[in-house]
Amino acid sequence: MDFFSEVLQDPWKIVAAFALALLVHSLLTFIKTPKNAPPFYREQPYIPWLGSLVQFATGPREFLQRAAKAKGNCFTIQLFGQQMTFLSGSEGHQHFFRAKEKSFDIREAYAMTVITFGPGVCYDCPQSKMAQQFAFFKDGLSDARFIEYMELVQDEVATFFDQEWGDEGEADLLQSLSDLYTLTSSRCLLGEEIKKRWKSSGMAEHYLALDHSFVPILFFFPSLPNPHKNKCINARKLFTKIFQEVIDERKEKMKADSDYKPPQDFLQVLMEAKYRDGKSLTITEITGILVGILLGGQHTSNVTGTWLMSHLLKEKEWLEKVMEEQDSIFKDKEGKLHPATLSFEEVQKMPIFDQVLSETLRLHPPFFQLSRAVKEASTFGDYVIPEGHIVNISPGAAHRLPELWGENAEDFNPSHFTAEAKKEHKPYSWIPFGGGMHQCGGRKFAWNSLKVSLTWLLRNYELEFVGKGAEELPKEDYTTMVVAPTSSHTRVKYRRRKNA
Ligand code: HEM
Repeated sequence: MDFFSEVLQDPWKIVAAFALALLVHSLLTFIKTPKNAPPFYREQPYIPWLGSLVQFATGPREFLQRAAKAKGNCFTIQLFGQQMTFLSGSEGHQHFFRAKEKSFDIREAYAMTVITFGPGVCYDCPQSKMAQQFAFFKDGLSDARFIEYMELVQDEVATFFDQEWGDEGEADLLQSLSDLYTLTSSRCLLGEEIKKRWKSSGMAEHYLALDHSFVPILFFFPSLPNPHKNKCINARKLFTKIFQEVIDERKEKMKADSDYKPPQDFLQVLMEAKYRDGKSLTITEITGILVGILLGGQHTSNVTGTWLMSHLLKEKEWLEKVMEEQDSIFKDKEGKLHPATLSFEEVQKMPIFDQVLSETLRLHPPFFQLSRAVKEASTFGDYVIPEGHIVNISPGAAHRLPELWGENAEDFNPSHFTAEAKKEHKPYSWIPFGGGMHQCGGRKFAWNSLKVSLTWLLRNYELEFVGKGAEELPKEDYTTMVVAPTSSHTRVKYRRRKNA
């Protein structure tokens, strides 16, 4: 009988083998940790190898804030045997965002995304190819492009609420916004032809498989089998087939009719894009990138919209200010609200709404934590962050630090973002969209579409939250890909405004 068969026959031997493995792991970690490594933070109960999992899983923000209070702006915790170093505060964030890719590697930290986006896309590319792919976003998601998208977004918003909500009723706001932003993104980014086929071709159903494929444990063990892998492969096969059909149709039309102007959507941007060596993107790359932006934009936007409404409808002082601003911009001479399409310039004239949106993203940044794999030891102040650590920053925890946001950092106060107040912000203190070379490529698209859709909703409907806990603000749900408001707190009752 070999050693392993013998061990498996006796439960005590299994326990002993496990204890031995933990001891070896702890010893190796101790030996590998240099003297000037960041201070280690732990609380009881501390479970070997799992480390601070209990505290982190049950209240990550509070846990990181306690750690920062005890150890300062650079400390290490352990999760699943992995040393996780957190940097916080203005200097900590600067160090994180300004590091070179060869020191702090985003690709290894987000290796799990290959299941969803497919091979050879975004984080599954050599560094220079990844940078070129992300540069395509800059063109496709810029303000200049959004001017083209304005009419499409507003048309989708009005049609969606007419068809799905009607004049009065009840709905789950989080779900409604999620459905809405899939429609606006698919119309502007994937194009009209895809949007038409979205449900009938089965894309909508397969999209759900891609959406469910982010399993948090795979962040630590990207090589573990992902139960959604086959569904994702099938979904991408279908998406690839349909994107190819649409691309061929557009090319045919261009050949047949020299006056034909293809739609100016993100699909077209990718069809025309070229790498530095002159090569076009493959259909697999186009598919993966489009899936990536659809997923990247949808949940981040719907949770932001729901948090914003939760604050406004419960803290009426700011709702009144927002409505006054809307009235001053959009009411016509008869006192009726401007009903039709707004221009891009009009949407830029909403300083109060901008403040409310910025404050919502301060208190509820959708991505709780951003991570990189340390490939080269990196000196921060008196410490050296060793190779092999995962280095992180947490917008979710940092945005409530009194040192950055004052003693009342926990309160909803959009005055944090008046033009005057912004001058006092420390560098990299407001980081819902990240920073540095990987700053969110879709931030302008997200900002504009949130403004267009949420102000439209406020101008056209009276809303109130209903159900158990309707009076309170939702709690944070950390089990989803982005930090969502707890679904028990997202039901609203609505009635169309008389003057709308
Ligand atoms: C409120 C909405 C959004 C928030 C808060 C948000 C936040 C973020 C953050 C924090 C990152 C950086 C991740 C890191 O450094 O590890 C990021 C990256 C990115 N986001 Fe967003 N995002 C939003 C909406 C969108 C939308 C609508 C799109 C596309 C239509 C998008 C596309 C991207 C892309 C392409 C990247 C990767 C950039 C890179 O790595 O170079 N995002 N986003």
